[in-house]
Amino acid sequence: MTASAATTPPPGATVPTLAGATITPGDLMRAGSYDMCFGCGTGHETGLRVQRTAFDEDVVLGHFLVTDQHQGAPGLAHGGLLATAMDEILGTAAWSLGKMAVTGRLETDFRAPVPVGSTLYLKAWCTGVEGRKIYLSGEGRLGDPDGPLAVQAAALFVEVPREHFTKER
Ligand SMILES: CCCCCCCC/C=C\CCCCCCCC(=O)SCCNC(=O)CCNC(=O)[C@H](O)C(C)(C)COP(=O)(O)OP(=O)(O)OC[C@H]1O[C@@H](n2cnc3c(N)ncnc32)[C@H](O)[C@@H]1OP(=O)(O)O
Repeated sequence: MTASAATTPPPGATVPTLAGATITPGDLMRAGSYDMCFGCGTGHETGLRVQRTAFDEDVVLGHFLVTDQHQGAPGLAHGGLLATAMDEILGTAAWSLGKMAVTGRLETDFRAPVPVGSTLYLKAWCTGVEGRKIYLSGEGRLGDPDGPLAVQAAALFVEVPREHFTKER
């Protein structure tokens, strides 16, 4: 994918490994299970219900079923929802490093249409960390983890304090 300078780690950025994570997959699953999250919540009627399935070798994996609630053009997933799915899996990769972070910038390339009824297999990984800035890449593949490439994404997440999630309420 062609990522902009804003989502490309600068020289000298470190690439942390999940081995150094301060949060376990179990912790993350619990923390990341907010019922009403549009991306992953199981209580959300029309959400994507992305399932995070594995944290392997510095990559996080997930998938979701594209339903008729997710259409843009008839029979095809809306691009904005595909970007949301990428946001979800990229965010999971950032949090899996033990960093509480939010999306600062999200870039997507849509490579192939995603039909209703298909399962999109998601993958994301960290490409570098510099200070509070976490650089991530990801992809979505059709029907199988090794299936045809449908979506690519690059993102900048920014580490935030816990108060970020509470101060507006
Ligand atoms: C107790 C917690 C319970 C929570 C439970 C949840 C569990 C979940 C677990 C696990 C799964 C997670 C899955 C999540 C997936 C979804 C994620 C989302 O969709 S998040 C929502 C959308 N994003 C926002 O709403 C951010 C809104 N923006 C902001 O709040 C601020 O702008 C923020 C924090 C991003 C930055 O603001 P500043 O004031 O803190 O810091 P500044 O200085 O502006 O930025 C820091 C550095 O980043 C660069 N930067 C920031 N935004 C940039 C951008 N858009 N482009 C380029 N650079 C940017 C800046 O240039 C700066 O760089 P230099 O340090 O100067 O080198």
